[in-house]
Amino acid sequence: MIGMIKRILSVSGKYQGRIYGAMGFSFLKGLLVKVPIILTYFIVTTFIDGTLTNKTAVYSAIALVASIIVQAVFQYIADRLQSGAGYLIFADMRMKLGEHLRRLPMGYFTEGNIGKISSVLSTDMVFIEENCMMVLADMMNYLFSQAIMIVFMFVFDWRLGLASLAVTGCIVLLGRSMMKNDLVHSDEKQKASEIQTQAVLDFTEGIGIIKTYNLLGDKSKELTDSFDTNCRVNLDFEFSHHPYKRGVFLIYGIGTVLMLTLSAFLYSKGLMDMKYFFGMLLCLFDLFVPIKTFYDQEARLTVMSACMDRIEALFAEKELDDNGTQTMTDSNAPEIEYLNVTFAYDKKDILKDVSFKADKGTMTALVGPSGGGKSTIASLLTRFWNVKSGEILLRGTDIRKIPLAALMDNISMVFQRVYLFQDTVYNNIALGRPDASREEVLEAAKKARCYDFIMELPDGFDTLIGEGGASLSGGQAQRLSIARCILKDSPIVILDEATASVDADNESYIQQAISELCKGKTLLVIAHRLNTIAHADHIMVIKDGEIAESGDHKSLMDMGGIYHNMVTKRAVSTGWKN
Ligand SMILES: Nc1ncnc2c1ncn2[C@@H]1O[C@H](COP(=O)(O)OP(=O)(O)OP(=O)(O)O)[C@@H](O)[C@H]1O
Repeated sequence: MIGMIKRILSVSGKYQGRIYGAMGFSFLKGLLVKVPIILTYFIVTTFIDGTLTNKTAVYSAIALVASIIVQAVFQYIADRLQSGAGYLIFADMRMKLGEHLRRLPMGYFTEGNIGKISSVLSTDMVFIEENCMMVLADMMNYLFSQAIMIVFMFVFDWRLGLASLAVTGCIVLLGRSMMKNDLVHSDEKQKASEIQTQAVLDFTEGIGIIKTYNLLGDKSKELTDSFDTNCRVNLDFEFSHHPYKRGVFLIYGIGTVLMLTLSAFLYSKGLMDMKYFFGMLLCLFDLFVPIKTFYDQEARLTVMSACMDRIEALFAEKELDDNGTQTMTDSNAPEIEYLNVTFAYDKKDILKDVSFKADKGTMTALVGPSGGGKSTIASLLTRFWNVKSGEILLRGTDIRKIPLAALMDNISMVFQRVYLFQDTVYNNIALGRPDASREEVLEAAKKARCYDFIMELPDGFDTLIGEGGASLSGGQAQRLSIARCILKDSPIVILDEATASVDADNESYIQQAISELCKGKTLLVIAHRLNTIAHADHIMVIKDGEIAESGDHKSLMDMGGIYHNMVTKRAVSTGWKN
């Protein structure tokens, strides 16, 4: 409990004061809740003593009303302080998580962690933000109330005090076992929710493939299995929790009877005054209610703790270091230089001792068999991953010493798989350079040969694309992504040539758009169509993670090696001549 409060406080940043304030006012309200008992006790004892007067009764009534009013005021202040605090804390935390995710290496996103991220954002954080303030303030209240009840018992009779302490101790012991049990099951519960999220994402993202390959049955089964598992794990949680909860209720009941029996015994033996006996009777049915209610609420606290574990684990994922402060100033150095670069995604080396340079304004093409390592070479330039050994230099500076944002300002990438955001056409282009003027955005669209088709959309540049909006063809989407890069106007362009064929019109438009994009740039092309790179300044054949051949088109053809074979095969299959 204390641990959980500390964890929430540790993430609450500037809202800590609100939480302390809410707890303070809840505590004061908790004290005031006891005022009716104290007043009734006072009236009973003065009645027994024969000192009860009309004045005493009126004053007591006024005090009672006043305590109820102040109680309501304290509750209002506590509610004001705590309501929304969870949402404010987690709004900040989501921003921090967004920043953190941005700094994680690409590998984290390709290793099946998408379900984890989604479920942390949509399940764990939501659960805590909706529950934490209420649960924490209420639970503190219950603990204070229980302590006050025990103090009352000690005031009435030390034996009653000890007995109430013992009963509370038994409830706490059983409650702790309940918490341990719940923690294990909460962990499973959250994991099952993560698997379910991943299954839903897989199913919805892959629905096209699932339908094409007639996998609806198999994949639906995976999905329903994840629903079943989630349901079973939640039921297990409930079933394992209930015996403990009943146990707490049993001790609560037996404890109450014991306290009644003990006080009746003490009174009957003349060991306790009558007014204390009455006081005891007044408290009896409230005596162990706070601690029992505390453990009634405990399951929520435990689930919160498991949620917090997973949030902290996500924050603990190692970020790609971004401590670089250097700028690229050496204008005589090659624009890009790989020096003895070795890389492994996991343990197996994918790239071995790759070295090459590309001067400013030149075109370097990477060709070779599938799986050879072409895309990997390009991804290392953007630091999607860090090299294992060796160095990649940009204008003479190791890219790890350049701030990531500055590095990214220098590079544009045209991917095979285009991603457009659910936003307007305009905003999808403008994100290439958010401070660009409308004229610049329109100009980029014209250069990327998309202006005409955009103007034919229902709302032109303001047309929404994606879910619920207009849909674009693959070629149109590709040209839009090129417009984004043209707007960004970075000196280096990485071009992952599309393998999928588009119709002749689109192909020609895309080529025109790419030519606009590449004007005056240093180009690194992952080439799948050999006819587009015949004029490249430098062609490298990448095979098994190594540069197998290197040179220009003519020298490679003269060499009669892998490149020559690839071109010859291509010429035979397509009739292409160089
Ligand atoms: N994220 C990843 N995690 C683990 N291994 C990967 C990852 N991406 C690629 N690989 C492996 O690295 C090797 C090189 O892949 P890469 O995509 O760089 O080759 P490529 O030459 O670009 O292939 P293609 O022409 O088919 O796109 C392959 O064996 C591939 O399986």
